[in-house]
Amino acid sequence: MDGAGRAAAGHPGAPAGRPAAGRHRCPCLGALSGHEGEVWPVTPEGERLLREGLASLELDLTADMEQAFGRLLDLLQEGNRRLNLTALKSEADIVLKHFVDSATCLRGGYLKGPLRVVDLGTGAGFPALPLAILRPGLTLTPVDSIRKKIDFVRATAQALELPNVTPLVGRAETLAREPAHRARYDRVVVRAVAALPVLVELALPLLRVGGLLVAQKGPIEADELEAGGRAAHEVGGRVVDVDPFALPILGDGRTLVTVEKTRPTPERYPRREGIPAQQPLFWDAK
Ligand SMILES: C[S@@+](CC[C@H](N)C(=O)[O-])C[C@H]1O[C@@H](n2cnc3c(N)ncnc32)[C@H](O)[C@@H]1O
Repeated sequence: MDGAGRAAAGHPGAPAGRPAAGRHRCPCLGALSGHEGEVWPVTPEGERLLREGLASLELDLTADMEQAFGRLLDLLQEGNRRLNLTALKSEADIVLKHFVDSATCLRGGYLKGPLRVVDLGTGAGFPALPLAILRPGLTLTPVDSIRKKIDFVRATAQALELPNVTPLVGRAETLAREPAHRARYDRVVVRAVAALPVLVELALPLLRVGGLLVAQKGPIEADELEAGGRAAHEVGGRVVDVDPFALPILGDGRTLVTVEKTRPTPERYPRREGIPAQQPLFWDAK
């Protein structure tokens, strides 16, 4: 959408004639973020990729969402310069491989409704921050063991005025032993953290019975899936969906693996910090 189109869509501070590319001032965003004179960082090409990528997931991009993604892009690029948060630096990479890729965990409809969701190993906030923008009804707890990443996610959620995001520093193995977190969540989402047998040991203890782990993976080999299924059974669950698909626009292979928690996790799981990844259940770590 160009500037005029955005104004027609109800974006109150939109400039009528938008530059073909590059940064420009957005009074609306300045008011929203509390940063008067802040810039709107998405180029028309970035906006097109975001809109088309989300559309292929049957998601509409509202003016508010577009602003929030623009601000997120800006904060991520700025945070990257200071903190080296993510390997992806260009606008197109961030839009497609962070924003749209994060949105793919909405496939299958497992994240509908007012659910309590942990994002395990969120890093710089993925998929949690895009989910918080796209699904304001979710209550999101992004978790990571690295404090500087969680500090960034917290500051970013505040700048974007996302009240549904409560980041937490910690290791999943330890949080899952605390009464405030064990068996307390409806969903765990996870992207790019570990092999499936590791993920189920870390995630299922956090879920209530009936809750779901939604794991974003690349193409998954049969042996990892088989070990993941056995590990899921061991910690109180079963694989209920394996959904291979292509990342919108780029076509990279992805798989969304969904695991249901069917009974309480035995007390001995998760094992102590580091052990699930060092000695994965039913799986030779490679
Ligand atoms: C490769 S990054 C992926 C970050 C993000 N999910 C993404 O897709 O961009 C993996 C993250 O998981 C975190 N992590 C790994 N094991 C963890 C654990 N047991 N508990 C909490 N965080 C963990 C790491 O600190 C790291 O930030």
